[in-house]
Amino acid sequence: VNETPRAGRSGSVSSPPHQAVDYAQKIDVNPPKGTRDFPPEEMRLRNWLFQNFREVSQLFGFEEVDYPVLESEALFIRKAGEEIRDQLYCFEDRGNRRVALRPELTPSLARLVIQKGKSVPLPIKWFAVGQCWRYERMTRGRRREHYQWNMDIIGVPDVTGEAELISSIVTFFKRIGITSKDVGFKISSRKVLQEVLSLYSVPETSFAKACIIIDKMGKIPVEEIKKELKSVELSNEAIEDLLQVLSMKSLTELEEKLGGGGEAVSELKQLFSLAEKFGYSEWIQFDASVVRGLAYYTGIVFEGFDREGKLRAICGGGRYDRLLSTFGGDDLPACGFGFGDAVIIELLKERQLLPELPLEVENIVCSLDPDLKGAAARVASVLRGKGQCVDLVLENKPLKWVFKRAARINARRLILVGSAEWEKGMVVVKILSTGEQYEANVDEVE
Ligand SMILES: OCc1cccc(Br)n1
Repeated sequence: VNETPRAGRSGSVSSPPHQAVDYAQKIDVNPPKGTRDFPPEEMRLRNWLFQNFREVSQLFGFEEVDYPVLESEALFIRKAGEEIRDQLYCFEDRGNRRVALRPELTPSLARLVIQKGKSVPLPIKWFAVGQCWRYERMTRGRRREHYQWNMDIIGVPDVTGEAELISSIVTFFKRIGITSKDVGFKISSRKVLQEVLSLYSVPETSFAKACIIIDKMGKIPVEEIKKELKSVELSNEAIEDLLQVLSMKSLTELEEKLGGGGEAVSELKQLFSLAEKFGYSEWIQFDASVVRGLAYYTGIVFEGFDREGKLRAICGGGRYDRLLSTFGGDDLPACGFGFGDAVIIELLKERQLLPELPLEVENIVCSLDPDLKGAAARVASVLRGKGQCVDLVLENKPLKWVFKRAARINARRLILVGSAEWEKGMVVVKILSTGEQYEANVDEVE
């Protein structure tokens, strides 16, 4: 850093910037722990991924929205013991406001829906691609930020909402070469849990906490699960019954347990029937152990998983019909999902499906004479005016250097501006793949 950093505007940071740095001291050029840079090659892959997110969302008629990365901490303070709460990236700003870097997008969506009120007709179909944060001790070396694709439907009470959302994710997978042999969706409903617990006198406040505990199945010993369930006032009998139901993998088995009259079984049956109509039955399976780790889900929940079982969940979502009232709004039926940018890339690497995304610049324009720099700039502007991508050589460079750069940027054509040709208003066009070259009038280079 050659100059002492200018003091930041007062009030713009949570703590005054450090005083002038000794410019001889080298700063750490790595990004903050748990965060990533996106140099060009990584950025091309990220743009490719996000472009697919956006194109699928628009294919389904969803509108893009976004929210501040920084939100009031209150948006994320829930008392169900979620990991997302323990890892909240929160602080007090210089106005003594408790704020947080958003760990997810759904609470912001709920806030905006309440803010918009009746001015937004239902059903709302919004999508977003946004960076989300968590503050996790780096002991586990995990990242502190990722980008999440979200799609949400507000105002549709029945499972056609969830069926539509799963269809959009299947569409996304197919677009990038992932098949139902690579990935599946485990589907269940929190109403399964609710109907089991309703057989026992479990306090309403225990429901969300029990879901968060059960979401740890497979991550902590089952004895620990039982201990934590006891701590939220579930009896041993309720726990045993619950664990037995959670091991179920067939709707028939579940129906035998719960009976066919409850909402859990009927909604799941309806969803599986809709999946048949959408044409993605081979992608989904019932799995009662799926509860997801967010407290606000109230019905159908689902998660995308890799069938080889090597990776963490690829995506997840479900119904959350009572989130708005937790922020003081009027409840509206709602469902949505989150899809992170990390696991999917790991899966594509595993399956050798990463796309080739080389830098491709159509033209490289170079003057052969230092006095023709202006002429070269004009040629570049004419081509750019026609929508042609141009890398203009800005310095006086030998042709050897120009050819090397042309190869590096995969240029298709080299446009040379030489004095003899320029006097006639012409330039030399060289097709780099074949070596063919010809003279052309500047205005006619297509
Ligand atoms: O999936 C939970 C999550 C939230 C924010 C940031 C990261 Br990395 N991961």
